[in-house]
Amino acid sequence: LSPVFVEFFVSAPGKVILHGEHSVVHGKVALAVSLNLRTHLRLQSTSSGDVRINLPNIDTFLSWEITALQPLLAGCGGEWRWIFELDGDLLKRLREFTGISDDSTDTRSMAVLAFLYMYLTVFAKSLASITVSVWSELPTGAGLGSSAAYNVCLSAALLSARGAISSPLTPQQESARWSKEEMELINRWAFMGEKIIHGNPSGVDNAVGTWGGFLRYHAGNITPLSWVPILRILLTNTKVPRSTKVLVSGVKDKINKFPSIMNPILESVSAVSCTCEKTLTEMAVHGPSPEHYNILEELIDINQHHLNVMGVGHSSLDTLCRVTLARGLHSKLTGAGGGGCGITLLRPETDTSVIQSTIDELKACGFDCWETSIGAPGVQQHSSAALSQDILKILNSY
Ligand SMILES: Nc1ncnc2c1ncn2[C@@H]1O[C@H](COP(=O)(O)OP(=O)(O)OP(=O)(O)O)[C@@H](O)[C@H]1O
Ligand SMILES: C[C@@](O)(CCO)CC(=O)[O-]
Ligand SMILES: [Mg+2]
Repeated sequence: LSPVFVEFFVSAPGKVILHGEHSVVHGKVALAVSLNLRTHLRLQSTSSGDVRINLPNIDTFLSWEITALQPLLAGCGGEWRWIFELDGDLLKRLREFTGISDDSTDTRSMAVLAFLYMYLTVFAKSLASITVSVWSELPTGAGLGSSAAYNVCLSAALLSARGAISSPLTPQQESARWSKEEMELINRWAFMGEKIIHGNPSGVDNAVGTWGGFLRYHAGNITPLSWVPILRILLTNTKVPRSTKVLVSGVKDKINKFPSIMNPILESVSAVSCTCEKTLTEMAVHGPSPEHYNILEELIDINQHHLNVMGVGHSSLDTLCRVTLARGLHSKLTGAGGGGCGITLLRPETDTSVIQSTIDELKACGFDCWETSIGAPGVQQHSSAALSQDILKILNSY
């Protein structure tokens, strides 16, 4: 355990995908941006001989004796090392130990499996007695990257507690970030958690959770987009539950079944992402014009149709598109779809009364709806003084 470590707070943002969800899993371009909603984690060293996890969002409070976990590492070799491929044997032993089946997509099971896997691989031969509490402002399983924010927080906190990366916060600071190399490590470790929860993630969500800001993601390459205009976005949570793992695997089945039909769709979505990026750059350089917004709106419509072709639409998302279009606003699903969240682009000239009546009508449909702010910083370490009293109260109550 890192000698300086007793208590540790970290947070990571959720994300919205502007364009490229699903296609990005198949090597196409995606554009994504961090949200001002964050997941917070508190890690404490204890002397109980247990590892404990408190996940109040999903009503999960569990602990294991370290001596009971130790034998799971028996087949993992002697020395501690960086492992960036999922260790299938360890995962199998963990599934047997926890009684979680291969095909489980259950919220609690996935969170527990990702936590235990990361804990065991990060601490390896010197398992530490710790308590981890996680609280998120993000809705769980709604397309806003809650799994990635969870995995990024776990990765950063566990790696720091293990002493594998620094604790960047100095006594004078309220929040601090890690070095580029350390962030790359946090991102890679979080990606393994995503593999456990998602099955076949592209890595875009954990990249945004780690780096924050506006990113272009293409086949593992992350490019921060510094030239983007300020965009106003309305977020709608249809509250229809869905699993990213199931949706991603459904799209893969469709591609395998109809490759000549589906591959051009993926290619077209990639072109939508590239055209959107080009338009955003022009808007930042020359100033936004109504024509730019017309293009952005058309791209949203085209992509939403493509996502429906992929089979990840939902009647609740159709309702979102219809209600907003009646007021001249354009929407698409964001994240894995199948319910969950959608985004609506607001134009600079969109009247406040129009926005309010749209929000009211969407709420009357049973949805949550709010104007969001995007581009928040990526993963950070915090002092307790940096956290709001509400969040501290939740994290400190376990
Ligand atoms: N605050 C949290 N506490 C515990 N587990 C969480 C939390 N947030 C997310 N998870 C885990 O992540 C899973 C949700 O991941 P999933 O990928 O299905 O949705 P998402 O990440 O919200 O959406 P998307 O991947 O489409 O952006 C949950 O089932 C749970 O296992
Ligand atoms: C659906 C998907 O493209 C985005 C989920 O937020 C899956 C992924 O990229 O891992
Ligand atoms: Mg996810």
